[in-house]
Formats: sequence, structure tokens, C-alpha cells
Amino acid sequence: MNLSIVGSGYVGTTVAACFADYGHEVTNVDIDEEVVAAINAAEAPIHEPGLEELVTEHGGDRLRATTDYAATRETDVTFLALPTPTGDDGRIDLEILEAGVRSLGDALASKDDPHLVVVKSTVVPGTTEETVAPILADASGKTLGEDLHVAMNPEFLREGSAVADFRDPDKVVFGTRTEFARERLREVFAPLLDQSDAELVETGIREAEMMKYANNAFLASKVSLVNELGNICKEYDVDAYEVAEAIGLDDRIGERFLRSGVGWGGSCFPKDVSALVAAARDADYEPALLEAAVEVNEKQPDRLLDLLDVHLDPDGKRVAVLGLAFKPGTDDVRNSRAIPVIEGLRERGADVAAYDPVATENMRERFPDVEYASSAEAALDGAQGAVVVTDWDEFAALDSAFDAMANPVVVDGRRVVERRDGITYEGLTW
Ligand SMILES: NC(=O)C1=CN([C@@H]2O[C@H](COP(=O)(O)OP(=O)(O)OC[C@H]3O[C@@H](n4cnc5c(N)ncnc54)[C@H](O)[C@@H]3O)[C@@H](O)[C@H]2O)C=CC1
Ligand SMILES: O=C(O)[C@H]1O[C@H](OP(=O)(O)OP(=O)(O)OC[C@H]2O[C@@H](n3ccc(=O)[nH]c3=O)[C@H](O)[C@@H]2O)[C@H](O)[C@@H](O)[C@@H]1O
Repeated sequence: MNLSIVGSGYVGTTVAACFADYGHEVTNVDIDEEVVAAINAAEAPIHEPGLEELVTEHGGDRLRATTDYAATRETDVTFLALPTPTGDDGRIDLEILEAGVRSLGDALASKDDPHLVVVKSTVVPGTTEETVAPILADASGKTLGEDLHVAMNPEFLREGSAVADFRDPDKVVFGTRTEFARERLREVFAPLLDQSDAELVETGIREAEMMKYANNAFLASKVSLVNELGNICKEYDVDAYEVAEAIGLDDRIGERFLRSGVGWGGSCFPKDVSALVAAARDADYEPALLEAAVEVNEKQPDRLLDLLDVHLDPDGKRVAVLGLAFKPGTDDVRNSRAIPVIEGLRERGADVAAYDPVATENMRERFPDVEYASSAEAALDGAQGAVVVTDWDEFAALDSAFDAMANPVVVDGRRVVERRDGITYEGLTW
């Protein structure tokens, strides 16, 4: 099948490269010329395990990219993988999505065959049918349900394992209203459904939109709950990880997403919980539990720094920050817990020495005047204290590097560093 994917970021590039690998002809449309050039040169524009191999194999061949929306006319289905950020008021900001949809509608105006447009971006219930569909119909002059169809196909992949997650998801959700949309989506996803254990959920468009928010809100709240329990554990000198392991054996709770620590960040949990809270309030419903989940999350970096304060006054001292990415396996620093941690350290007058295996350049844009070390060892050298913010495996292997610290105080926000003789070790929730 001929597919176009509008937006070529974490989702758009991953989805496009995987669909090309399943044998589809795929065109990415993006306004960023560097992203387009990279894909056509068979280079991955973002860091994701396994993506480089796929783009190397298919880029410039079955996988192409362009800045020209006209390319969508040559395709049967267009997926929208555009950003849906948080606006200043906490609500979903649809400006970028609407601009992309308008350009797509203009391009489709001169296409004769019927076309399916699938919203893959995360959007609040009602957006596909009340915002996307009318703009498309207006710009293209086409008739909804006849030669223009819309659908919603939420994406559940995680950064850092995007390719593996996309190929083998727990579920694939089709939110549709017409048989045409259902049939085309089944055809697009046939190879993935054949080669994975994914459950197919066929539902309405608004339900599909809400499933995505419910999924993320549940997971974010689960981590906040385990963080709250972990904070109580710490006060009572109980190891929260032992407790989590035991409660996770109850399959009503489940063993995953029980890692307590410095909290959740990233490009999606914070914005999606915020958008859902705002949408609930717009409907005159006060989502008390989700608000509390956000509040607990915002306090975890302060608790980490309070623990450091117990052992040293950071003013004028070198403090190593180990990990800048919002989670391991990615160079993404959006809403990383490292941001409030670095801000808090600087407010205390500390000289921050930061290290991350892949996210340094992205964090440098945010904090240009922080010292970025080339290794964890270099960051720790001469430091009076260290905080661990991202659970990169390489931090677990650190050992003699702590001997180079001037004062070996380590506050671990992710349960990654091994306790050892010679360091003063504080776990955030254990
Ligand atoms: N990042 C993730 O792990 C996941 C993201 N999502 C959702 O997927 C959507 C996309 O997210 P990401 O891939 O993270 O975004 P991103 O920020 O990584 O990439 C978006 C891309 O869209 C391009 N773009 C912006 N305006 C455009 C326009 N008018 N026309 C064409 N291209 C344009 C940008 O240049 C960029 O390359 C969001 O709604 C997000 O909530 C859903 C599941 C996972
Ligand atoms: O909508 C999205 O963008 C995606 O958001 C999350 O994926 P992602 O943000 O890439 O990463 P996660 O692995 O979910 O981690 C999110 C944050 O929670 C934190 N976390 C996760 C698990 C845990 O046990 N403890 C914990 O603190 C991580 O450190 C990270 O900061 C969801 O897991 C995906 O299903 C979803 O598609």
C-alpha cells in the first residue's frame, strides 16, 4: 500500500520506517528540511534503538521524505503524527495539528480517489471529528464518508524502545466510523497483526481518542502512587523496592511501572495528563486524583535535593548530575526530571557537572552554561556530591569512579547505583 505520514519525529519516523519494512511504500512529509534530507540519505533523524538499521535499509527507496504535501495525493492513506503540545492554559494546543491538516486538505483537493486520514497524534475526545474532519473537508472540497474518511489510531510506543514497541504492541486500536476506514486500516496493519501477538481493538473514534489518555493517565498515576508509597517507606526506613516487588506479584497490580524515584517526565505523560485534566475541567469535572498525581510528581525532585541537603550544603560545591534524558535509551530531555534537579542545584549555588551518554547536546540547549562532562567518571571527579536522575545501565557499573569524589555523597533517584563501602548512599525511596 502507498502510505504518507505527516510529521517525522519520534512517532512519525518510527512508524514510517516500520511500515516500509512491512513492504508498504511510505512517504514522510515534514516541514523540517534537515529531517527530510536525513531520511532520503538513509539516516535516522532521531536516536532510537533499531531505527538506524531500518532507515539505512529503506531510506531513499521504499521510505522517502519530502516537504511537499502534494506527495500525499499519490498515497492511499495519510497518518498524522504531528505534535499536540500543552498550551499556556494546560489545555491541548491544536495549532500545529490544524496547520498540518489544512495543508493536507489543500493537497488532497486535486486527488480523485477516496482518501483515508488517520489521526495518530494524541488528541482529546472529539478532536478528530470536530476539528480535523471539518478542516479537511473544507480545504479539500471532499465529502466526509464518501471520498474522504477519517479514523483515529492512537500510538502506545515508548521512546527508547519505539521500534520494538511498534512492532509488537499489546494492542492496536482502530477508531473508525466507516467500513472503508476499517478495511484500509486492516490492510495497512495486516503484516504487523500477523507477525505479533497484538490484540486488535476496533472501536469508535472518540473511544480511541480517550483510550490513549486513559492509558497514559493510568500509567503516570501508577508511578505517582508508587512514589507516594515510596516516600512513606523512606520515612519508616522501609525499602520501597522490596515492597513493590511483593505487591507486583498480585496480578491485579502487575509488576511493571512500580519503580519509585524522582518521577515521570518525557514528552507525553506531563502533557497528556495536563490535557486530560483541562478537558475534564472544561466539562465541569474536577479530576482530583489526576491533580494529585501531578502534585506528587512535581515534588519528587525537591525530595531528592532535600536528601542531598541533609549531607552537604551545595553552595559553591561541585555536584555531579548523572543522567539528563527523561529515561534511559533516549536523547530526549523534554520534561526530564533532570531539569528541576539542575534548577534546584543552581538555586542552591552548586557548580553542576552533568553527564549523560546521549542527551548532553539536547540539555545544552536548555542550560548552555552548565559544565557537561564527557563521562560519568569525569563528572564525579572532585565532586562533593552526586545525584542520579536517569537509570542508565552504565551507572550501575560505576565503582572506583566514586573514589575520585572529594566527598562521596550519592543520592540515587532511580535505584541504579550499587551501595558500596566508601560512599554515603541515600536512596530516594529506600
Ligand atoms: N514521542 C512518543 O513517544 C509518543 C508520541 N505520541 C504522540 O504523537 C504525536 C507526535 O509526537 P512526536 O513524534 O513525539 O513529535 P516530535 O516533536 O518528535 O515530531 C513532530 C514532527 O512534526 C514536524 N512538523 C511540525 N509541524 C509540521 C507541519 N505543519 N507539517 C509537517 N510536519 C510538521 C516537526 O518538524 C517534527 O519533525 C504527539 O501527539 C504525541 O503525543 C504518541 C505516542 C508516543
Ligand atoms: O504517549 C506517549 O508518548 C508514551 O508515553 C509513555 O512512554 P514514554 O514517555 O516514552 O516512557 P515511559 O517508559 O512510559 O516512561 C515515562 C516516565 O516515567 C518514568 N517511570 C516509568 C516507569 C516506572 O516504573 N517509574 C518511572 O519513574 C520514566 O523514568 C519516565 O520518566 C508510555 O509508556 C507509552 O505507552 C506512550 O505511548
